[in-house]
Amino acid sequence: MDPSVETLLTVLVIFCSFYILFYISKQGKGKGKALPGPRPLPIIGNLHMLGRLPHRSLYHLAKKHGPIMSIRLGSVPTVVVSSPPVAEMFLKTHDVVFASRPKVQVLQSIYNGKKGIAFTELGPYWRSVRKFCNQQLFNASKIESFAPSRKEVLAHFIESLKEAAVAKEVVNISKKVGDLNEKMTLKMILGPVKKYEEFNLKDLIGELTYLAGAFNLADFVPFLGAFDLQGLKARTRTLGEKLDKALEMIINDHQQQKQDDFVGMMLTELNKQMNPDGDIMDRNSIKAITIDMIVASLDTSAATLEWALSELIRHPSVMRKFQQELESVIGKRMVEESDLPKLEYLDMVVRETLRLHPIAPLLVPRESMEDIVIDGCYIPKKSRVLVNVWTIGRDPNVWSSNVEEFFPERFINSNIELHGHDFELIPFGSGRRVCPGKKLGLITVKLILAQLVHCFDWELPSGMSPNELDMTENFGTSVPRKTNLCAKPIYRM
Ligand code: HEM
Repeated sequence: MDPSVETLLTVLVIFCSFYILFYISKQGKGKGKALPGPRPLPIIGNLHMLGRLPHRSLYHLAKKHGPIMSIRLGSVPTVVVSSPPVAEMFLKTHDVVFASRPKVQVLQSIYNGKKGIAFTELGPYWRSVRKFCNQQLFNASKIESFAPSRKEVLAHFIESLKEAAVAKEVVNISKKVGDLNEKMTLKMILGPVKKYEEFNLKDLIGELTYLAGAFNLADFVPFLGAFDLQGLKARTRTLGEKLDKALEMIINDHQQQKQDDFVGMMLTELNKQMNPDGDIMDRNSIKAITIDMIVASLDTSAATLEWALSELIRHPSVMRKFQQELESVIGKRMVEESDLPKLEYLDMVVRETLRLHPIAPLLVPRESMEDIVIDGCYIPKKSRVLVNVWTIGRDPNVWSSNVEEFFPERFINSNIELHGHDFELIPFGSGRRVCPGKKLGLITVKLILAQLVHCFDWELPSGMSPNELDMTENFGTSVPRKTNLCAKPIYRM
């Protein structure tokens, strides 16, 4: 949470101090026992307890109050889930009750927050869009059809790193990997993006990612919405207009010349009825879904890659073992996507990275659709649900005492996989809202990581030793490194 938000919170606490000191909800009295949790303050509830890295603060609170805990974020009753069995109860047993999303105030000025997929409430529209995305955009053959384009972009990237290696340059890996992932992903979603440079799409997306992840007090203290104290609503409105212009041009281009990227696929459905409830795939749907895809795909894969490479640099013996696997399975050539299933150690490295560094440590917030009693405890309708996968990845009952250690070997003979059915490891979520881009994200992460490690050794700048590498996190729509990862590539092929 940034300092201005903390100041606002402090002012609010003082301003509201004449309210009753301790506010205890009467809601649901008699329907079940209350969930354990820290006592909320009037108006702000437990917001002041979240700190700058809410997943870590909630981890400590769960240690005290247990794996199913109630907090109040402003006026929003919130349940925090922190163990695999409880996650299974919410995301599998009662998934249908918890598969909606809460309204995010700033996103209301982008197609009313209703036309996309990631933040859209559960209902016939979301179901139809999701079905279309699963069947048409994320099917295996569609993803594979973009393999040659990924290969081409990656080859250029490796060439540029080779030049940096010859010049003995320190490379900003975070930035380079971010740009590479962006090129790969945008080509698949929008087609050739060079044409749209006049709109500075990169900056627009950066601004959107910032706004979507910003901590907006009005989401939790609704009467503040009208004042827009943080200016986020106004910023999103301006951004929405710019994005709309860019997307209009992208759609027009696609209408003039047929393309088989995501936008092109969606246009084949333009103005068609999607379901018996009369929902139509109109231009705004296509624009909103496109925006969601871009936001959901860019930071996620890039942040996972920078964490993976950071851990490998910090653990030279793991790096060496991974390089040995690449030498024996691949030899001297480039890694191809078809090689990925043969790289077992790579798979363990990625699972271990996502266990320790889930880039959406609280998943994307869910909202309950009805009152429900779970484990004898009453959870009112419209409660927010945060699944703390960061805490679940550190559960000593599952991962033994070395939970904080980066140790890919823990997955040898383990049947804990990333598909969303093993609740010990759910960095892509689970149930109806599970990440539809999981397969694509994993291919991107594995392919780039394998290539970076196969072609280069990595040396930290200024004689820094591996254990001195800063691993501080930054909290937003995703949780990347706070500082850029910089290192010197040394070509080894
Ligand atoms: C390493 C890469 C990625 C990670 C770790 C990741 C993680 C997640 C998580 C945790 C969620 C929320 C799941 C839940 O609520 O249960 C999610 C949702 C989503 N992801 Fe991903 N994601 C990744 C890559 C991608 C990519 C590449 C795309 C698309 C091109 C994508 C598209 C989406 C969409 C559209 C949603 C919203 C789904 C819905 O609400 O129905 N993701 N992702």
